[in-house]
Amino acid sequence: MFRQQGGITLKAVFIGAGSMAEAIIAGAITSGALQAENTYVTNRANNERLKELAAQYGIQSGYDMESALNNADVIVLAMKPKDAAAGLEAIRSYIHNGSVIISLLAGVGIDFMEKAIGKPCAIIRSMPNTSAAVGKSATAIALNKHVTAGQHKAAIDLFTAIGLAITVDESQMDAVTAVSGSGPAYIYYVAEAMQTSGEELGLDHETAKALIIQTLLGAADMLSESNGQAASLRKAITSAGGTTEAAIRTFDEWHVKEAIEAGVKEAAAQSKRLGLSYKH
Ligand SMILES: NC(=O)C1=CN([C@@H]2O[C@H](COP(=O)(O)OP(=O)(O)OC[C@H]3O[C@@H](n4cnc5c(N)ncnc54)[C@H](O)[C@@H]3O)[C@@H](O)[C@H]2O)C=CC1
Ligand SMILES: O=C(O)[C@@H]1CCC=N1
Repeated sequence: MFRQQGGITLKAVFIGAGSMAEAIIAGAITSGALQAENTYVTNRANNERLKELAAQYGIQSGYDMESALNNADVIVLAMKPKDAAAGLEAIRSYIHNGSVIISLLAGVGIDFMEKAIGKPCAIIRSMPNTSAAVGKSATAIALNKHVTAGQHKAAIDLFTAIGLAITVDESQMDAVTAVSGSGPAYIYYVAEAMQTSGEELGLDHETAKALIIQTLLGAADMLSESNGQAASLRKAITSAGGTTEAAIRTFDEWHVKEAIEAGVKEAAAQSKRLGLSYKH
């Protein structure tokens, strides 16, 4: 049975103890989506890392797969995609009627996981992003047909503990990966360019950095409060003959918008290509 919160506790096991597992563990324990005493984490070989996570979050850790996986309600695949086959093999015999696999593995399709498990099994494929570390991930999830309403809700609760969670069809995962999986890197790319030009214009490193961070935070809040009206927010800053107009005109001359659009589409194409290596 998949047990709901509010009195009854979910047993959750994280296979893999990297940064993405830690972000979800931290968010889920703090929000109460998971309880520390019923949350387990294991990895391939680094016991020091497991001890560190156990001490920090009060969770269980170690290499006794039997006690971790036996009767687990939620099994989170948090290894790198290249280790997917080994991870699925390790959990295969512990899958039962009420368990759900939540995969964080970029590019690994539900079909690949279903075939590796080899029997009907609820699977949720997710694409979080690294802002999970500060509780601000934008996560998309896709469900296979065996996922129950209760399991869906528990996954939404888990990912809501680290930010925003949206359910999509699996066919949209390449687009999601290109937009929000890789997305933070695009913003950092812009921040790098603003930092470099700010310093070249004579600002000291710390001043430029502080101004850029606050500018990004403020712009994100404005975008959120205006319900995503990016174009009109931009036009409101762009006075005729002014500085913003000069910058945007230069960006347009360099085809920056088209370059970003091409980059996002190439990320989706790469996601699709990577996914092909995880097809049976
Ligand atoms: N970093 C990112 O921006 C995003 C990452 N992801 C996905 O999250 C997953 C984890 O990423 P990170 O935390 O950055 O990885 P990481 O490399 O930091 O951690 C991977 C962990 O898996 C463990 N592991 C590997 N094979 C194992 C096995 N057979 N059994 C048990 N443990 C095993 C390793 O010991 C390590 O603890 C990846 O699949 C990645 O595609 C998803 C969205 C965004
Ligand atoms: O670059 C990558 O392949 C992964 C997927 C999403 C973010 N990082």
